[in-house]
Amino acid sequence: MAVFTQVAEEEARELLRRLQLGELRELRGIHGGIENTNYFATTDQGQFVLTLFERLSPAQLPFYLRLMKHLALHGIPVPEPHAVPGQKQENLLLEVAGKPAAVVNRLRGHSELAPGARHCAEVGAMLARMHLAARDFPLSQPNLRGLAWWNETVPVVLPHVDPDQAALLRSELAFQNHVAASSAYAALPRGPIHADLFRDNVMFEDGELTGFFDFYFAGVDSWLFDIAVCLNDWCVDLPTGAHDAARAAAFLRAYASVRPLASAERQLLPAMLRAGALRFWISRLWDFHLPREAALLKPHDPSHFERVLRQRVAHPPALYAATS
Ligand SMILES: Nc1ncnc2c1ncn2[C@@H]1O[C@H](COP(=O)(O)OP(=O)(O)O)[C@@H](O)[C@H]1O
Ligand SMILES: N[C@@H](CCOP(=O)(O)O)C(=O)O
Repeated sequence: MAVFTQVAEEEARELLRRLQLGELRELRGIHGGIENTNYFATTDQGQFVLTLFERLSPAQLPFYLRLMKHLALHGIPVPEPHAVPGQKQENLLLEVAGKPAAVVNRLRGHSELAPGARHCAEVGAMLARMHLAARDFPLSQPNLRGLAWWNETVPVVLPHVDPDQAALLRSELAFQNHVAASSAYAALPRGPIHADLFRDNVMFEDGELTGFFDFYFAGVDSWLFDIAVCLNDWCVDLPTGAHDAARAAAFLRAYASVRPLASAERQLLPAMLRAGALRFWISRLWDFHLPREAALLKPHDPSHFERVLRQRVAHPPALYAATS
C-alpha cells in the first residue's frame, strides 16, 4: 500500500478549507503507487488527491508542480495543483504531517492496461499537445533519469548481472553515449517531457482519455525520448516485449498529426527506442538489486526491459512511414 505517512482527518479538513476547496466529506488512503503517500479527498466541491512526497526533495518539487499547473492552464488534462488563495499562486508546495505535500484535482476514469490502437492514438495526440503546450514553461530541470544517471548507475548494477547482461549493458551504454554526441542528437527538439508515461500513468473513461498523471520523473529532454518511452510500453506485447506494429503506427500517426517529426527525430527513432528500454532496464535493476528502505512493494521485473532492448537492437522497427 502507499500510505507511508498517516494524515489526520482534522489536518486534511483544515488544509482543504485554507485552499478553499470545500468541506471534507471523505479521506481515503490510496492503495497503489510506490513513491509517495496518496489520499483521495472528497469535499462538497469536488474530488482531490492529497500527496505527501516521501523521497523527492523540496528543491525538485516546484518544477513538477508548476509544470502540471502550466499544462492544466493550457488545456492539457493533468491533475491541477492548488495554491492557498491570497498567497503567491506559484507557491504550490504545501506541508502536511511535516512532509512536503500538494493537493491536485482527481482525474476521472481508470488506467487502460490492455490498450488497443485507438487508445494509443489518443495518447500519441495528447503527448504531442503536451509537448507543444510546455514549450514556454519557464522553469528548467534536467531529466534526472537521463544519460548522466545511466552512466553513473550502470557500474553500480554490473556486479549483480550475468556476463551476457553486463556485455549488453556496456555496449548499449557506449552506443547511447555515441548517439548523444552526434549532430542529429543535437538537432532534436527538446522541452519538458513526462518521461514515464506508461499505461498506469494515463486515465481513460468510456474509451476517452481523461488525463496524464504522475509527473515526478518529468524533466527537460528530447521530445523523441518521451515518444520512445511510450512506444516501448503502449505498443509492445506484455510480457514478451514484442513490438506491435499496428499500435505503434496508430500512436505515431496521431502524434505526427499534431506535431510532425523533424528529420533528426525520424533518423534517431530506432536509437531512442533502445535508449528508452535501457533507461527502464537500468532503473529496474537498480530497484531490484539495491532496494530502498522505504520501498514497500515488490520491484518491477527488470528482465522485461532486457527483452525489449534485445528486440529493439535485433529488429529496429520500420516506423518511418507513420511519422511524416
Ligand atoms: N490525480 C489523480 N487522479 C486520479 N487518481 C490518481 C491521481 N493521482 C494518483 N492517483 C491514483 O493513485 C495511484 C498511485 O499514484 P502514483 O502517482 O502512481 O503513486 P506513486 O507516485 O507513489 O507511484 C494511481 O495508480 C492512481 O490510481
Ligand atoms: N514506470 C516505471 C516505474 C515508475 O514508477 P511509477 O509507479 O511511479 O510510475 C517502470 O515501469 O519501471
